[in-house]
This record gives sequence, C-alpha cells and structure tokens, in this order.
Amino acid sequence: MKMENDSGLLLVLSGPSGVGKGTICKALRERMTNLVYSVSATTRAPRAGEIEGVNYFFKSRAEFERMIAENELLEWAEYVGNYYGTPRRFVEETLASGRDVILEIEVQGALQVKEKFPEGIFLFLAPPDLAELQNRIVGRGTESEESIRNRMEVAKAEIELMDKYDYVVVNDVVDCACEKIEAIIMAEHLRKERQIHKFRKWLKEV
Ligand SMILES: Nc1nc2c(ncn2[C@@H]2O[C@H](COP(=O)(O)OP(=O)(O)O)[C@@H](O)[C@H]2O)c(=O)[nH]1
Ligand SMILES: Nc1ncnc2c1ncn2[C@@H]1O[C@H](COP(=O)(O)OP(=O)(O)O)[C@@H](O)[C@H]1O
Repeated sequence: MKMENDSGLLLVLSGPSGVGKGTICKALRERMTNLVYSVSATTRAPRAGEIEGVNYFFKSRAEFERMIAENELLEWAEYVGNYYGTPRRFVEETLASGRDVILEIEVQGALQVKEKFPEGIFLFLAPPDLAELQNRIVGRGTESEESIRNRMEVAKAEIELMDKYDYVVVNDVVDCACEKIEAIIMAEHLRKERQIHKFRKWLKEV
C-alpha cells in the first residue's frame, strides 16, 4: 500500500485481551472526529449486545477463508481458535480520503501490517500489571473460565512483543491513556507535515 502525501495516518492499536482497547478506541473516537475505526471480520460468535457491521462483521469459517483467498484482507490471524482480519478496501479508501484510520488488532496481525505498511504508527496498550488485566477480563463478564485462561496465556506472549511497537501506553486511567494517545497522533501529524515538505514552498518566499 502506498501512502499519498495528503492521506490520513494508519494507527494500529494492540494489547492483550481485557486491557481496554475497545474502551480506549471508543473514547478516542468521541474526542477525535477525524479518526475512523476499521471494523474487522471474525468467525467468533457475537457477544450479547454486539452489532453486525458495528463491532465486527461476523463470518462463517468458509466465508472468512474465501476473503483470505480473494485477498480482501489487509492482514488476518487466528486468535484463541477464531479468525480475525481487517477488510482491506475500507482502510485504503478511508486513508485516501484524508482521514486517520485506527485498527484494533492483536499482535500477529499488527506485525503483518508493519511489514506491508511501515509508515503506520504502532501503539501497544499495556495493563498496569497482570493481576489488574485478569480483573478486567473477569469483570467484563463476557468470557468462560477456559477463554479467560487462554487469553491470559496469549497475553503473556503478546506483552513480550511490545518492544516491536513505536509506543507503549499504560492504560491506568482511561482519560490519561487517551490524552497520551491524542498527543502521539498530533505529534505524528506534525512529523508527516514536515516530511512532505509542506513548508518548503513558503520558506522559499521568505
Ligand atoms: N489480527 C487481527 N486481530 C483482531 C482483529 N480484530 C480484532 N482482533 C483482535 O482479536 C483479539 C480478540 O478479540 P475479541 O474476541 O473481540 O476479544 P477482546 O479483545 O477480549 O474483546 C483482540 O486482541 C482483538 O484486538 C483483526 O481484524 N485482525
Ligand atoms: N483504565 C481502566 N480502568 C479500569 N477498568 C478499565 C479500564 N479500561 C477498560 N476497563 C474495563 O476493562 C474491561 C475490558 O475492557 P475492553 O475495552 O473490553 O478491553 P479489550 O477491548 O482490550 O478486550 C471492561 O470491563 C472495561 O470497562
């Protein structure tokens, strides 16, 4: 994927299950109107209250495998027994329209995006500690005991990969974590403006 000068930023937010990615993404989108959430496809069953096309596009395994075969996904991964993937076209079109896109995806997928799209901004949301992470997954009340155990196991492996990210933000208090991410996004926009020599033209006139 090629990034045009006036295209938006691609933001990739990862972090272990239960750390608060969904909570932070929702809060960020309320604060930043230029930020668009990429809705993923998944084979996992909808949770109570989840809406098709809002939280996920819910697919059968056969449909998901067709999407892989037809190159409709920017990245995909298997996580705790289900497929998850990012529909490619929506991301490309939204970036081209000049809006920023945020992907809320696990680590294997994020590393695939990094290979294809190194200009992306890779953010890892970390818990204050593992005990608090487990409290949050349990407190959300959506997972079976087995699912919680599996997610905690995967979490330990994910945390080991956080050095591959551009930024690590601890989700202690939602507002504080959001402010830090907003600051990162603003700084990355300034860096991009400088890279594309937006100021060169008028500097010549000085
Ligand atoms: N690679 C990849 N991971 C995704 C995608 N969508 C969601 N995920 C990740 O899959 C994992 C499981 O998501 P989910 O079942 O909703 O559980 P939750 O994170 O505990 O709410 C999380 O780490 C998500 O960030 C995607 O499109 N691609
Ligand atoms: N900073 C925080 N402090 C305390 N609880 C939090 C915080 N952020 C999120 N939570 C809670 O933790 C649980 C998991 O959050 P969620 O956004 O579903 O995580 P994820 O999307 O990473 O799986 C939810 O019940 C949420 O309300």
